[in-house]
Amino acid sequence: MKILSAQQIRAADAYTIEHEPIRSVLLMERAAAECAGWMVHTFGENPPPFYIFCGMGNNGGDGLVIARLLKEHGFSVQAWLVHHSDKASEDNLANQPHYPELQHIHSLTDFPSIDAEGVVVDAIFGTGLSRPVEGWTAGIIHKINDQRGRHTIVSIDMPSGLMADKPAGHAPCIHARYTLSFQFYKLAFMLPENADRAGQVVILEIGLHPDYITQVQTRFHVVDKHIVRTIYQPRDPFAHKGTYGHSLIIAGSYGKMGAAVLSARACLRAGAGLVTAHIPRCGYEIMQTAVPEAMCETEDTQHINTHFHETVKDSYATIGIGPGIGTEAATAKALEKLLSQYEKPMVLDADALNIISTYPFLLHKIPHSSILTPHPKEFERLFGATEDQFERLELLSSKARELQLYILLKGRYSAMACPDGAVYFNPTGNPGMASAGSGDVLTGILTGLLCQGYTPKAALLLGAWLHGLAGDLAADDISEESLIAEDIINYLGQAWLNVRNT
Ligand SMILES: NC(=O)C1=CN([C@@H]2O[C@H](COP(=O)(O)OP(=O)(O)OC[C@H]3O[C@@H](n4cnc5c(N)ncnc54)[C@H](OP(=O)(O)O)[C@@H]3O)[C@@H](O)[C@H]2O)[C@H](O)CC1
Ligand SMILES: [K+]
Repeated sequence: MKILSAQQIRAADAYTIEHEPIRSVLLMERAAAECAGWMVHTFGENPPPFYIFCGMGNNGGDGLVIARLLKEHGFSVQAWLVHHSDKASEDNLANQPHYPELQHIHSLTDFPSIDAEGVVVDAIFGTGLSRPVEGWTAGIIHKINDQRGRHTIVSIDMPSGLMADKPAGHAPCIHARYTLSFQFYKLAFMLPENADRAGQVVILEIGLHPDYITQVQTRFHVVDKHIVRTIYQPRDPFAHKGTYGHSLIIAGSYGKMGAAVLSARACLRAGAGLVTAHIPRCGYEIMQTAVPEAMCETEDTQHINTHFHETVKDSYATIGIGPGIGTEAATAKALEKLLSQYEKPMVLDADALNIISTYPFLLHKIPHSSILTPHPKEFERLFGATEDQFERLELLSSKARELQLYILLKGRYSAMACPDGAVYFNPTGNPGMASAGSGDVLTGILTGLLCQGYTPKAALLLGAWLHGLAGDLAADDISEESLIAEDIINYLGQAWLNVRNT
C-alpha cells in the first residue's frame, strides 16, 4: 500500500471529484459514513454519548456529517464547532445547517464540561494543518487530551496537531486511542515518536479513484497482504533438500549460545534446505541437542575468531552472521576476511553491526544487496544521530542507496530501505516481541528466505511480515506478556499457512 503525502492526498481527492465524477460534498458524505459505520460497529452494542469537536475545514466537515449520521442512528450526540479560523470551508459551511444543534467554541472558556463517560471525536484538523497549532486552539487540544482517562478519543483522518509528512516535535497534538485514516497510512503514523498520538490506526476505504492511486509515484509504502501474496512462491513438488539451498549461520559465544540456536532454528523453519551453524566449541552439544536438523562447525575457543572465514564456501547460498558473536578484535578480523571473500547477499545483525560501527570501512566491503537489521541504537552507532525521526528516515534511505544495501531499522513499523530509495514499513508484530532473542529469530528467517532463492527484497519484505505475523498469532494464543522468541519460531508455520491461504 502506498503512503501518499498530504499534497498527493489532496490531488487524489481532486482527481476523484473530477473523474468519478462526484461532488466534493458527497465524497465527504462517503468518508464520514465510513467513520460513522465504524463507530456503530465498535460502540453500537451499548452506545456511549458522543462528543464531536469540529474544525473549520473539511476535517471539521467530516465531523459535522458524522454527528448527523450518528444522531440519525439514535445515538446521543453533542457537537461543537471550534472557530480557529474566520472562514469555514465550502463543504463545512454546507453541512452546518444539517446539524442545527451545533454549539460554538470561540475561546478556551467555551470548552464544555463533558462528564458522562463517552467517545470524544476529534475532527478539528486533518491533512490541511499547515503550521503548529497555537493560542487558545492549542488549549482546546490540551483540554481534550485531559479527558483521556474518562473518554475514548477517536481522531478523524489524523490526530489534530500532527502533520502528515513533517515532524511535529513538541507541538500540541491530540493523543488518540484510535485514528480513522482515509484510505492510506500517513508517513507520520509510522514513526515511533507519534505512536501515542495516532494510537491504533484504522484504514477506511473511501473510494478514492484507483487510476490516480495506480499512477502516483511515492517512495514510501506499507507492506500489505497483496504485496506478500505476490512475493510468496509455492514449493516445487519435485523439490529435494538441495533445491532450497544451504545456509551458514555464524552466531553465538560462551553464554550466548541461545542466539545461535534461535537463528539456526528460525532459518530451518523459514524453509532453508540445509543449515550449518558455525559456532564456538563450547556450544557444540547445545546446538546439536537443541537443533538436530542443523549441521555444526566449531571454533576451538569461546568466541568466533580464527578460521570461520576459511570455511566459507561458494556452496553456501547465503550467510547470516552476528547474533551473540561478541565484538572481540579477533572476531572483527575474521568478519573483515569474510566480507572480503564472500560475494553473495548475506544478512548482518547484532554484533556484526557493532563490529562494523567500530570499523566503518567494513561498510563498503559488505556484498551489494545484503540485508542489515539494526535496532535504533545500532543504527545510530553505524550511521550517526539525527535531529528527529523524519531525518533518520532520510538517512536510512540515503545510506541504503549509497551502499546499495537493504537496511531494516527495527521498530513498531520496521522501516525497510531499498537500494533504489524506496522505503517499506512492516505493519505486523506487537509489543510482546520486544524481548530477548526476537532479533536473532528475524536473522534466521531472513537467511532462510534468501537461502531458498527469494531475492533480497522479497526475502526482506516477506521475512519481516512473517516474523511479525508469527508473533501476532502467538500473542493471540498466549498473550503479549508471556511471548518469548521461541514462540515466534513455533508459530512460523501458521504464519506461512496464513500467507499461502491469503
Ligand atoms: N482525503 C480525502 O480525499 C478526503 C478528505 N476529507 C477530509 O478533509 C480533510 C482535509 O481538509 P482541509 O480542509 O484541507 O484541511 P483541514 O480540515 O485539516 O484544516 C484546514 C483548516 O485548518 C486551518 N489551519 C491550518 N493550520 C492551522 C493552524 N495551525 N491553526 C489554526 N488553523 C489552521 C486552515 O485555515 P488557514 O488559516 O490555514 O487558511 C483551514 O481552515 C482531511 O483530513 C479529511 O478529514 C474529505 O472530507 C473527504 C475526502
Ligand atoms: K482530526
